[in-house]
Amino acid sequence: MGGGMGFDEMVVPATDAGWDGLRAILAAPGEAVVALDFDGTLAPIVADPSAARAHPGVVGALRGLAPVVGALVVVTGRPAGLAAEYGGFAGVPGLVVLGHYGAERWEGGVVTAPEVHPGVAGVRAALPGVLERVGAPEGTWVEDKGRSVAVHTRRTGAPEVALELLRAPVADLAAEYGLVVEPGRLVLELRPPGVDKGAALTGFLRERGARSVLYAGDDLGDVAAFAAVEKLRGQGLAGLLVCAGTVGDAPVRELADRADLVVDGPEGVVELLAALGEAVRAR
Ligand SMILES: O=P(O)(O)OC[C@H]1O[C@H](O[C@H]2O[C@H](CO)[C@@H](O)[C@H](O)[C@H]2O)[C@H](O)[C@@H](O)[C@@H]1O
Repeated sequence: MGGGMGFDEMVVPATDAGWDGLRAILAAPGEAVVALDFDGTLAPIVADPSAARAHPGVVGALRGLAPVVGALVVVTGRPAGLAAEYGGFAGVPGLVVLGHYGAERWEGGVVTAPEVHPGVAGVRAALPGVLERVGAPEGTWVEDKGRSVAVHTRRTGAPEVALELLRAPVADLAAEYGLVVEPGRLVLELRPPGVDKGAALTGFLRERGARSVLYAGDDLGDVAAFAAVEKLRGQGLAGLLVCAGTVGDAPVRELADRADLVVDGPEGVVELLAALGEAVRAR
């Protein structure tokens, strides 16, 4: 994408369903929802999760879309308020963040959330001992997310090997405390069951009475949202599924295979969103 191309050359879905989704969004943008993952989709992947920030073009592109589409929503595994802060989303009128895979909602600067699952405290206390017992390599890092706990291996010497070493003991620990494991890009998150990005997205689309959706994601957590859009297509909703593949850190194969459009990471997502805004305004 990019390089001064026109919208019609830039945005070419690989599937009929994707074309249906794109045409529906362009024909009735006021009934469309643009739904976006955060890390890897709007924010480049970095070694330190607390250093992740939205690509500098994100807020401008979203501000261009906000007045012309039905709704903008970010669906993320991050705490909702943190994603809003790292994304600069307070500067985008009407944008909603569904955080913790849909357990939290940020809207107009206010976060709403249920009680923290009691198992999180147990996992938080037990995890250091488990990591020591199984010989987690140097660089293994625990992100305390408040209502979940994530074990990252990106900063170890052999991140994929470390992830495999930790997969079973982390799963056992999660089960012991009534949590589930959410795997992602070099991360295993222990989180409460009962929500996922598919349920979160479906609920939001219903709430807004959407007739079409563009969903963009890059990670395993986004597979549930892709599956939800595929299911809703069978019920009359039009959908365009976008995989934000990245150079040097492979996109999730399953997501790329199911996508109608693959773009080049957050840079490609920004180009897509900016071009979509221009195309809608030009019609
Ligand atoms: O649903 P998302 O918005 O994609 O969030 C998923 C997880 O993203 C973060 O981890 C990932 O990004 C980090 C920063 O680039 C990177 O260092 C890490 O390897 C990735 O897995 C975040 O830290 C997690 O809490 C999110 O659940």
